[in-house]
Parts: sequence; structure tokens; C-alpha cells
Amino acid sequence: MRKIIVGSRRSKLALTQTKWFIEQMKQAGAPFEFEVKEIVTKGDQILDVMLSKVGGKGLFVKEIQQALFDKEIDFAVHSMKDMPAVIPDGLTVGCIPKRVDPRDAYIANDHVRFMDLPIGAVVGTSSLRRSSQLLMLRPDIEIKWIRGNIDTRLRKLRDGEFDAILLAAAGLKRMGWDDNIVTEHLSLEDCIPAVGQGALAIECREDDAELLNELAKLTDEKTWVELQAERTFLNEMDGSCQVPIGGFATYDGNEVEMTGFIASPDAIQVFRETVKGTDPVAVGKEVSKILRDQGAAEVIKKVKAEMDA
Ligand SMILES: NCc1[nH]cc(CCC(=O)O)c1CC(=O)O
Repeated sequence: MRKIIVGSRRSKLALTQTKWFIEQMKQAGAPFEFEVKEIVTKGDQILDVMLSKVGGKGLFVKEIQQALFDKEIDFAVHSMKDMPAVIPDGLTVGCIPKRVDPRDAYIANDHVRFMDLPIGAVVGTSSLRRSSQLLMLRPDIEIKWIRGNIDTRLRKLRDGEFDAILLAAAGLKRMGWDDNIVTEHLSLEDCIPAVGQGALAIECREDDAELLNELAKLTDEKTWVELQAERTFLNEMDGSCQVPIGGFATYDGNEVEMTGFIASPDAIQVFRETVKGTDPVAVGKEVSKILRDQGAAEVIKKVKAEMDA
């Protein structure tokens, strides 16, 4: 029986997701043995610097992609939202399992609800997408950057460094945290999730037909269509990690409806649009085109110029 080496980041969330997916493959009857190989990525090492300043999403996946090219591993389980818009030649996403809760979870000391936070309350997040949408609802709160894995962030909250923090609901659920720790889930209207939030991407070599055949059996069609729209939008916007960007699509088996969100880093200029259609790629492109025409293109250009300066 072929032995499949599965690469995983060393974080608890990554290992949990990897083990969960291997279990799914076993249950689906994949004729393989599995071994998990841990890989420490740059993103895991640089924990105290603002993520967007040190290179963004790519940090978590580059070493893993190299290990795939070098045949040290056969596939890797990523959080879809950590995947850059473009997959390098030679690699492919072989499976997109069913997405879990895409929303952002708001967790506050004493469960103070978001709209009830006192003026000047300190909310922890390191995501420009979350901070800009929070500031639209509550311009009076203070955003403070927070880094570290889920456990570290929850500890910093309890220690009183923050009045509240935001985390992806999906990560909490996969880690087995009880819903009771969540004060409230931000609605999909109030806070557009990151592209791919709540979904996983299984990445492997493009020419590994035997593996691809087994992976395909675990793809969820609804999630796959939704992600096509969201990732087309992400790719078309050509944003950087310094631009607040969100995108969320739903597919009802016939039509896909997608909302895209772009803002200036100070959240003063905000662009949002929803498009519906039967072709997910066309929908993603259309949302991108409308936001660009509204002025999002200028915002992205300005942020990129500042980054190069
Ligand atoms: N940015 C890191 C990251 N990548 C994926 C998740 C959670 C799981 C997911 O969104 O699929 C998280 C943690 C978080 O944002 O709270």
C-alpha cells in the first residue's frame, strides 16, 4: 500500500485539521497509509510582527509548497484563507472539503456585547479586514494588534490585555472550543469574512493522478463553486495584505451570490457590492470590476505605492 506523507504546520489548528482530513480519507476508503510530517513555516516563527508587514499569507505556505516540489510530502492541508490567490505551476488544489462556519467570532471579557462596549474599549485583531469593518460599526473603539495562535490570543484576552478579540469561528470549532466562549458571531452583513474563511484547501502535485483521484471524492461541490467566485475576486483585485479585503459567496445549486468588500486601511473609503449569476468566475470578476470602478483600484494602487516607498 502506498504511504502518503502529509505535510502540516506545527500549530494545534493545523495538526487538528490535518488529522481530521486524513480520517475523512480513511473513511472514504482511500487505499493509502498516512504519515504526518510537521513543517515549521516562517509565519509560525515571526509571531510578534504584524503579519501584513512581513509578507502576508505566503509565509504560511511557501515552505510547504517547496516540500511538495521536493517530494518530501505528498499533500498538505491548508486553511483556504491562508492560500495566496495564485497556486504555483506544478501544484494544484486537489480537494476542497465542505466549508464550516465562515463567520467571525467576537469574544469579550464578561461577554459584553460588541455594541455595548464602552467608548475606547480595546479590541484585539491583526486583520485589517476585521478592524476596518469593526471601526465602521464602532468608530470609537481602539484596535490593538494581537498575534499568536488561538490559545495565546484567548490567554491575552483573559489576562486583560484586551476587552475583546476576534477569531474565525471555524478555527474555534475545529479546535473543539465550546460555542459558549463566543460572545456573539458577527453577521455576514456586518463583517464580510476573508475569502475562503472556514474552508480547507488540500494542495498536492499536479501530476499525482492516483492521489488526485482519491482527493476528488472528498470535494464538496457547493463549497467549490463558492470558492471559485471568492478566489476569482481575490485574484482580480490584486490587493496586497495591507488592503482590507473580504469576499463571501453562497451557492444554492443554481446561482451563486457573492459580496466583495474593499476599504482603505483607515476604513474611511469603503467599497462593497453584491452580484448574482450562474457562472462563479464571471460573478467574481464582475464584483471586482464594480469595486474597481467605484474607486477600490485607486486605494489598492495607493497602498502598494506606500509599501514600495
Ligand atoms: N489567520 C490565521 C488563520 N487561518 C485560518 C484560521 C481559522 C480557520 C479558517 O478561517 O478557516 C486562522 C485563525 C483566525 O483567523 O482566527
